[in-house]
Amino acid sequence: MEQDLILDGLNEMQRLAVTTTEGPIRVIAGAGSGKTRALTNRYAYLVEYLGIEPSNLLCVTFTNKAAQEMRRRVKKLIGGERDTGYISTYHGFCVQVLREDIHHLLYPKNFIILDTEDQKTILREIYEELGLKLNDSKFNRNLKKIADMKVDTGYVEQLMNPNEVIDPAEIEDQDRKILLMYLKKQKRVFGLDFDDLINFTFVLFQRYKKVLAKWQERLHYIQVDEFQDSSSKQFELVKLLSEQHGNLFVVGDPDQTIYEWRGADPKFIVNFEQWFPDCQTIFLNQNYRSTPEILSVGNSLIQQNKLRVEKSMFTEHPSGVKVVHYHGKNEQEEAKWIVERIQTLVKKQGVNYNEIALLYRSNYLSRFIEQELIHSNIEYSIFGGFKFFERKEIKDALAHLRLIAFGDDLSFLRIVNTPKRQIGKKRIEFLKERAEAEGLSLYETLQRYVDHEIFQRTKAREFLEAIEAMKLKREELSVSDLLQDTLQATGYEAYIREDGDQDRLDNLMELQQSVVQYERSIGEDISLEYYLQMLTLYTENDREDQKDSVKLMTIHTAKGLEFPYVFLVGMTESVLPNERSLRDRKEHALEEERRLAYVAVTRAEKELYLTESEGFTGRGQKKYPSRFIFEIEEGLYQRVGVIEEEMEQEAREVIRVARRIQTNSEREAKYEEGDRVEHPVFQIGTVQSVDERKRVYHVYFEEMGVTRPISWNFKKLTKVGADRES
Ligand SMILES: Nc1ncnc2c1ncn2[C@@H]1O[C@H](COP(=O)(O)OP(=O)(O)OP(=O)(O)O)[C@@H](O)[C@H]1O
Repeated sequence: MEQDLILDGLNEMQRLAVTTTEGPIRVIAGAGSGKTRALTNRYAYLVEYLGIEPSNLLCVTFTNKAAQEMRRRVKKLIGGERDTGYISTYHGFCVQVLREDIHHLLYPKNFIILDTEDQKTILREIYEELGLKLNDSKFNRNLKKIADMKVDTGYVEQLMNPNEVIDPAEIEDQDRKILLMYLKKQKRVFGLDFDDLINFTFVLFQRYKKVLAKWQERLHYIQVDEFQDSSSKQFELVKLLSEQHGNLFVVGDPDQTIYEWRGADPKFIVNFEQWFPDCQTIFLNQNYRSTPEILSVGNSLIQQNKLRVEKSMFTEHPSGVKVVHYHGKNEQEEAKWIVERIQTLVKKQGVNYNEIALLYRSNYLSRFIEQELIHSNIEYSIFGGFKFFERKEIKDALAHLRLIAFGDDLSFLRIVNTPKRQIGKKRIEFLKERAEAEGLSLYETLQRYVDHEIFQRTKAREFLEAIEAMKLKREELSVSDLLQDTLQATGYEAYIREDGDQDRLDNLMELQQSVVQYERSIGEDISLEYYLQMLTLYTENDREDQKDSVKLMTIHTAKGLEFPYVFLVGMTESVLPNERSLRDRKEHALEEERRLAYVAVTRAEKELYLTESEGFTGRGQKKYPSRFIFEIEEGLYQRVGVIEEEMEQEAREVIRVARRIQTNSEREAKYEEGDRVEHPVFQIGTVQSVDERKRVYHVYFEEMGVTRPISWNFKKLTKVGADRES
């Protein structure tokens, strides 16, 4: 019999998922259970077995990359010439809707899409116009506020109004003023940011029922991948679109929800039947990816989560090798061990470099490994980010040191106006002309002409003074101290701090830490020139885009991917789980961090290594093994390296204290909507809503006439009349 590409090779449950086409269907699919295969084959099934046109099928994926991959696989099954237009992300789909119908909202069809960098550019302009210093309110915080204010779609009506947005000049409240100025500016360029794409689509559908009916009519079948990471708006959107034909098929794994921090809500998959009482549920429990050893480690870890749907994954794969936990005495040891292990895999087991992936919680963690990989001549590629020494803030920071050591023009140009010192194009031209004529470097030229009128009202003198002061100090300071002092003296560190981008600040700290470590490893003071030369060699050695290279990426980037050999590195308490997330979002965050660890573990097919080491973090805290390591059932992994008794005790104590602090914070809301409460400063108010995710009450305070978010943990918020009641 002829082979059936679509149905052969599926297991029973996958086949059920593929061939159940009508009505609402939920598939709860564990890691590595062939979700992607089920989705692609179902799409092909609808086209080939039911004769549905791809133009009547919407298939929503989580990333553009996933959409591309799905398209590729679908084309393999249904033939390359077929159109697969509506395989896209939520945002991508909204763009398609808007390109066709946005004119109803009085916007041109060739509107532009604003990415985060564009948003920041708009904000910068606003800051300048308002005469605000960047540190008055930080960028990211502002972007977040703008996003928060856009939760409600009311502003879209304002944007559509030809009489323009309300005049920001009339507004007192600064945040609101910034928002309105932002709206005005984006309207001027007909720009839509990511939040707008979905909001405009909603408003379009709400106001123009005919347009909605057209799209509902068009989309006979809707499939959604990674449904556990859908936000409420995204859920509403597919729900709305499926109202006409009722064929909504969603696939997800609640244990892999890793985007709660940006609005994902697993309740839509967990409680799907609440919205679709007649839905069918299919479980995919068989894991095709990993060895039983790796799967057991994953299961053991994720079982610690309380907020989950119990499902036990199994595999028919033959037994493999035990999972390894490596504990090193310091970061270099950890990096060395990983690299040695990689070399053994390649040389003794015939593994290719590109079968190996190194995963970590945050971007900056790649640095210590990168250095060792370069040192050992192992090619590597970083996915979804820059290589450490290629990041802007790192290049800027090092340019300071280069300028001190060599006074070269390149370094000078890189930093002379960062942070802003009013030394823009015109003044640089001036310097270049003089430098050329007088045979000087740009730095020397600036020294010579700093009193010229063209440099009045600039910060040229302060800049020169800072660099000169550092030149004087360079003999007596170590390179690490020199770096630190320089970044402070020139204001570069403050500039990064004020920009509010925590990743960049973390990277700077990581750089400082890496110099300290380098000095320690050499065991003597090194000269500035020596250090810079060492770095140049490192980076020159470093070639891009090698096919057979080890892959480095964050866990978030690794989602949905699989690799034969996985190293989950930097498994240190406060890194994974990430301390900052825990502080902000408490218990919810801990479970999300655990899910992240679970996602990482379940990427591995054949061998899995969990590594961490002692020492200090970039913030100067002592490092301990992650609590997640202690949570994995003993016996499921083998330990290499020794955790001293004392270290283990301390680690357990640190974890215990962290846990206590966490559980002391409020787990449940004390008040509900309508409760009358009293605040020591804002006085009497009424709870208007309870935000479970952010763990705040929105309270309307009568005297002030405003609504403020008040934390669940705030002990001084009391119920009005509580004394009398008790
Ligand atoms: N019926 C099957 N028979 C053999 N191999 C399968 C089958 N279904 C899936 N696989 C293989 O199992 C692996 C995991 O599949 P897939 O990537 O679709 O899983 P997933 O559910 O999307 O995983 P995750 O959610 O962890 O990212 C793939 O290598 C896939 O080819």
